Formats: sequence, structure tokens, C-alpha cells
Amino acid sequence: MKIVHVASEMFPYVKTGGLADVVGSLARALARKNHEVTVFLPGYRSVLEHPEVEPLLRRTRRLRIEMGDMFMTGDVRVFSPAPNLTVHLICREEFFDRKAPYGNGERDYEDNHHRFIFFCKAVVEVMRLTNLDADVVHGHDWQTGLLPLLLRATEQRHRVNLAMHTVHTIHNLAFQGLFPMKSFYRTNLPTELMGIDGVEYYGQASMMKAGILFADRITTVSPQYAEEIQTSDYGCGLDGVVQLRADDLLGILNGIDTDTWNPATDALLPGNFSAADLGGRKLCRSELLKKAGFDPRFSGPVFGMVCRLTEQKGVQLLLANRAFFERENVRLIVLGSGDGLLEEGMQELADALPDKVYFRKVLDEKFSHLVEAGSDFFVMPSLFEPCGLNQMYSQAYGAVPIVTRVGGLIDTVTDIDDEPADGTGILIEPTAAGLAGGLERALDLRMDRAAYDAVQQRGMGRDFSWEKAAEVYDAFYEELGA
Ligand SMILES: Nc1ncnc2c1ncn2[C@@H]1O[C@H](COP(=O)(O)OP(=O)(O)O[C@H]2O[C@H](CO)[C@@H](O)[C@H](O)[C@H]2O)[C@@H](O)[C@H]1O
Repeated sequence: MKIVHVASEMFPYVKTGGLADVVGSLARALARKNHEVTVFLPGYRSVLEHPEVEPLLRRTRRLRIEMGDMFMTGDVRVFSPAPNLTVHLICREEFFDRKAPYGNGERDYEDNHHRFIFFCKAVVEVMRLTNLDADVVHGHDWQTGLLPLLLRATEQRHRVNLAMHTVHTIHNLAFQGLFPMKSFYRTNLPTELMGIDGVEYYGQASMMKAGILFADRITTVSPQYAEEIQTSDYGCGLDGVVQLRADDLLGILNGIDTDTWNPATDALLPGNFSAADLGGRKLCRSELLKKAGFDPRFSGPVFGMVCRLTEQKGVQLLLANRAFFERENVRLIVLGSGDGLLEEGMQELADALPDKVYFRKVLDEKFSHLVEAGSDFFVMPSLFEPCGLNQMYSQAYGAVPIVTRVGGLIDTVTDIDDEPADGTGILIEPTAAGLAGGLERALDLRMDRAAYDAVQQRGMGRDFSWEKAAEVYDAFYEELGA
């Protein structure tokens, strides 16, 4: 099949979160299954300058994209990182040659809607100019929400077929790509679409709503989240819209890329290990403690956390449990950046308890691997979690996850008390008190060394590989064509 993925992130070229991991692994897994896979990405500075990309890049064609009452130019650069896999970069310096994909750290860029309208239009234009004729065009998250509409509009206008089927995947419904309705004319789509049955969302235009309403099929990244987003508690105001498409919605669990996330071969670790031989894990643990400025011989419980510092990830629940870290002889190592107030809160906790809490406020891929490989417990108290990847990484790396009973966390972690023979982690309610209970249960588990080891072994034995997830996508794409 000819499968086109369109996204704003792809590991290892540009990553702010889990979206990048998923696009990178899914595209590669499908290419390995002999599909002809094309990925479209914005030509961000980080991608153009990436050492694995620069030497392979070919500039192919110039673009002239209609944006309302004017035309904007751009160009396309192409590289092929693996057999059956081609990546097209949509380049326009004014839009994408910036330090970060969506904002400057303090606030989002004010022209994000123009940037992603341009991106989607350019993708459609390249598909038209190259006669790509895809079986499936698969867009990810709000940045590509307008793609199904733009694609079908171009097909009508030019009387061509660009794609048999369109799919839109929701990785996180909390980010919706809202923009002022007065900018809708930039899409050159019919004005009827500006109403409630179209892209309108409380007076603004919503790119996510457009994707949900107008793609042929919708997927999200876990079966549990597919149910949750149809409720007002988790629907972020779009639950009614999701319900309308319930028959066309499917939850497909993400996988983990075992080329990148395998403790037995991980080149980013100071020592490798497996369930059968945990020797290298001890080395990772002491290296992690050392890097955090603690005594590497510390033998008590080590808690790790890696995430975007946002409310979604429950950082405030962790901060509310300060008393636990004051009281207990434990270590807490947090890697993450994001929301300014949460960063301040974490820094304050680390400053107040320098012998117990370490906070690293950067994006650091290597350190994230070390946290998974060296912690005894991985803390993930998300308020909601479409799928979540770190709880899978932590099971594979032998860090017992403490996660909330939400979304994909329910689908991927089994509670040790609910199912003592199969338990791989600790499930908690998404509240400060829930986390307090989870941290206490972790201490109890750690005291019983045999029980801890059994939980760790079961987690490491789980198969979360992308090969499994890609098979589900494969069957899903086949069924679209049926
Ligand atoms: N400071 C830092 N340094 C290094 N690495 C860091 C980091 N902060 C975060 N990361 C990495 O970013 C990724 C986060 O992935 P998640 O899936 O857990 O969350 P995210 O909310 O970004 O993704 C959304 O999309 C994904 C993909 O579908 C869903 O799993 C998820 O539930 C949804 O919220 C992990 O690979 C993690 O290690």
C-alpha cells in the first residue's frame, strides 16, 4: 500500500513529546512491512540541521501556495532514511526556521494557524504535483486537522484523485489548534464550513474538530482513551463531536520502538541489561544517582519522572506530596520542562531538599533513558493520558511504574493488588491523596525484595513492541480498502 503520514514531529529529527516517537516508529514499522511510506514534516531548523538528514537532503521543487488572497512560496526537500521510507520536508524559512516547533517557551507563536494551514496546503500540493495517488493519507493531531478537507477540495477543483482514504489520529485532544475565524479565508475552503457543522468551535475555528469531522476514519492511541473522549470529563469540549463519529473511531494502542528503547542494546546507557541479567542495571542506577549529585551507593528507593511539565502530567500532584519526600529516606529525580509555574515549583522542591530531590529542566534524550534504567519506580500521575509511552519504557527497563487509572495507562499497566499474579505496577486515583497512597505502596513493595523483583520481571517480560502495534494498523488500513 502507499501510505502517507503527515505530522509535525518525527523522532529522531524533531521531538517535543510522544507524537514524535509514534510517527517515527509507526512509519518505520510500516516500511519494514513493505508498504511504500511517505512522511511529510515541516522543514524545521532542527530537522534541516540534523546530522542524519543534512547529507541525504535533496531539494526537489519550489511551491507556490494559495493562502486566501495571496500566494506564499516555499520549497520541498526530500530524504530517504530507510528502504520504502521517504520524508518530504515542507520548507519556508519565515514559518519553520525557528528554535522550537510551536512557541518560544513562554507562549505559542501567534502565527501557528498560518504555519499549519500553509503546511497542510503544501502537503496536498506536493501530492498533486507528484501524482502520489495514496491509498491512505494519515494525519496526526491538530496540526493536520484541515488536511482531509483541503485534500478533498483540491481533488474536486483539479478533478484528480489524491487519496483513497483519509485517517486522523488524536494523540491529545487537549491541544485543538484554535484560531480566529477571520483567518479561515486563508484556507480557501467554502465559507459554509465556518458554521457549527463545520470547523466552528465557540466562535473560533478548530483544526482538531475539522480532522475529527471530516476524515474518513478517526483513531486514537488507546482503546480506553477512545471511550473516554466521548465523555464530558475527558472530551475537552469536543465529546459531542467525537460521539458523532463514534462508529468510525478506533483506539489502537501505541507501541515502543525497540531499536531505540531496548535495555539490552541501548547505546545511551552506561551498562546494558536484560530480565535475565540485571547486572548492567546496577551500573545505570549508580550512574543516575551520581549524575543527580547523590551518593551512588544509596540503597533506598529511587523515584524517577520524565515528562513535559504540564498539568496533564500531574506535576502538581507530585508537588503536593512534598511531605513524603521530606519524611522518607528516598530520592526523586525529575527530568522535564514546560509550564513556568510548574518548573518553579519543581525547582523550589529541589532547592528545599537538595539531598533528596534533583530536577533537570531541559530536554535530554540520553538522560531520559538513564532515568528509566536507573530508577526503582517511575512516577506518572497524569490527570489524563491518551496512551503514554514512559510507563511502557519503564516496564521494559525494569522501573516499576506508579500510574493513574486513566486512558492508556489502564491499558498498559496491571495493578499489583488487583491482580497479584500478573501485576506490573501501581495504579492510583488521579489526586494528590491517590499519589500519596501510591508512594506508600511503593515503599511497602520495595521492602519485600522478592515481591519487587517479581513485579519487575513481569514488566520486563511484557511485549510492547511496535511490530505488534503496526500489525493492528496494517489490518485497519486493509479494512479501509475493503
Ligand atoms: N525533558 C525531557 N527530556 C527527554 N525526553 C522527554 C522529556 N520530556 C518528555 N520526554 C519524552 O517525550 C515522550 C513523552 O511521551 P508521552 O507519550 O508520555 O507523552 P505526550 O504527552 O508528549 O504525548 C501525547 O501523544 C503520545 C503519542 O500518541 C501519547 O502516548 C500521550 O498519551 C499523549 O499525551 C517520551 O518519549 C519521553 O521520554
